[in-house]
Parts: sequence; structure tokens; C-alpha cells
Amino acid sequence: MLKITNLRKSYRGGGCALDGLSLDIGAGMFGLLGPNGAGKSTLMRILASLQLPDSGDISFDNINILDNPLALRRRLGYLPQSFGAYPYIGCRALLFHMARLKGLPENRATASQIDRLINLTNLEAHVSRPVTTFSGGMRQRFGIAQALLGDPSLLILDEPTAGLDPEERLRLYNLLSMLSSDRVVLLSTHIVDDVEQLCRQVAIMIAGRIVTQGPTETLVAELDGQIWQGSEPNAENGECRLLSAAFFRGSKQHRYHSAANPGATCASVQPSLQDRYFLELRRNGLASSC
Ligand SMILES: Nc1ncnc2c1ncn2[C@@H]1O[C@H](COP(=O)(O)OP(=O)(O)OP(=O)(O)O)[C@@H](O)[C@H]1O
Repeated sequence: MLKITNLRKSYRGGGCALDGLSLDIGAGMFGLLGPNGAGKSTLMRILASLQLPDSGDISFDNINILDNPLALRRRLGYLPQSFGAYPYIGCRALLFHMARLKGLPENRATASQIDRLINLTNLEAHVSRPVTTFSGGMRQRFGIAQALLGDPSLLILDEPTAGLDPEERLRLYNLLSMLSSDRVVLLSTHIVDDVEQLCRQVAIMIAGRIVTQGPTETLVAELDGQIWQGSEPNAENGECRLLSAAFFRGSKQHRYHSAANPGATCASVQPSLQDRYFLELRRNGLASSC
């Protein structure tokens, strides 16, 4: 449905944000995972037709997005990494305003759509409160509600769970998985747990390129029998890479990628998407974040 071909974007005075990126994305929830500066937000903004690439092609359901951004916008919902809101307008009134900006007719159908979205995002108790007074989680739920105006078939979410507490995160997970059944949902994040819990398909992006992609289950299963964990550090070599050294319940655990057991204190453990992500970072010359 969404086809991205050889996309390039450089910023003046900055480096290359997208370096010939190509992706094919079907219906359902697709996770785009990458470290800070990988180019995820640049890609999201280009897909949302807010920014132009230097070269490349993008089509959605055979609409060329770059030639025909208005046709896309009618079918697009976008939740940016951060967004502003008017300070004195209540949540429901702001949704009406945004519906108008999105070109929805001012009629009863739009009003009942807005009420449905308020209900879906659990904001009924706050319809008159300005969004600027919302907590982080409520704000993100409002962001999802505005993105869903017009029932878009392409939903682009840039770091939707950043800063949320575990309960709000779970609430958002449930909402997102419900929404992904009949549309393309592209979730961009550096939070591996979000992708592992929500997305059947994932791509890992580093320095403006996709370094691997496929079903989440397959990317993880490819590491079966190759992940080892131990409390003592072991020497790295060409065969053995340290993926992470992180505390778990107060004790430090080292996780390695290796074809054979890297040390006497290590045991074979189930691989996770985080292991795959850290391995791709290491393979591409980046240290893991812990
Ligand atoms: N307006 C800009 N001007 C110059 N360079 C920019 C601009 N926006 C982004 N960049 C650079 O492009 C690269 C990709 O940035 P981008 O924000 O797209 O990455 P990201 O993966 O979304 O990062 P993060 O997870 O930190 O938001 C970075 O090197 C960044 O410094």
C-alpha cells in the first residue's frame, strides 16, 4: 500500500538524513525503529507531505504522494513528535476546528464522528478543558483523536508513547492495536518495547538507511541459540559482541551475541527484539545505549 523508493534528503549545513531509503509497507501496524538522529522524523514529515525530499518516490495506494500531496492529505492522519494547542479552546471545540482545517463538512456526521473519537480516546470527562492543561497521556490521546479525524487509511505516529507512564502507555497500546486492523499504521520510535508489543512488521533504520526489515518474530527468531547472558563481563572478539550491560533487579546482566558460549558464567537465553536492535547498532558501528 505504502511504497517508498530510494528517498534522499540532506539538510543544508547538516548531514544526510535519508540516504536512499526504500520500504514497502502493507496494512497493519509497522514499526520503524532507530536511534536518535537516524532520520525517522524526517521520513515521517516527508510522508505527511510537510517536507520535500531531494529525490525518490513515494506512493500510497497508487497515489504519487510527491506529485499529489492534497490527495494524500485527505487520507492521512499524523501525530507529530510534539504539537501545539490553543490555550483557551476546549478539547471538543479544538477537534471541531481541526476538522474544519482538514476539510470535513460542518454537519451532524462530523459532530458525531468527533463524539465517537472523544469516546474512543477516553476524553469524555475533559471535553471542555483546554488541551494545554492536559497531562502527557491525555495530550497524546487527543493527538490520536485529531489524527483520526476523517477516518484516514494511513496513520503516521511519531514517538506516540514518549513520556507516558506505564498505565497510559498500555491504554495507548490497546487503542493503537484496535486502530491498526484495517489501515496502515506507521509507528516511528526508538522505544523497542513499543514495537515488540505492537508491530508484526518492523524495519530498523540507522543513519538514513534501512539496515534490516521483516516480521518482528522472524528478526528475533534468527538469533535463536546466539544470545548469551551472564553477570560477569567476557572478552569481546570477532565472534562475540557485547549487546548490552544493564541492571536487572539490582544486578548487572551482560548480554552477548555469539555462535558459541562466550564464557563459563554465561547461559543461553531467549533472544528479544532489543537484542536484534542492539546487534544492528553494533554491526553498523554504533555502541548500544547501555
Ligand atoms: N532542520 C534541520 N536542519 C539541519 N539538520 C537537521 C534538521 N532536521 C534534522 N536534521 C538532521 O538530520 C538527521 C536526522 O534527524 P531526524 O530528526 O529526522 O532523526 P530522528 O531519527 O527523528 O531523531 P530523534 O529520534 O532524535 O527525533 C540528524 O542528523 C539531524 O541533526
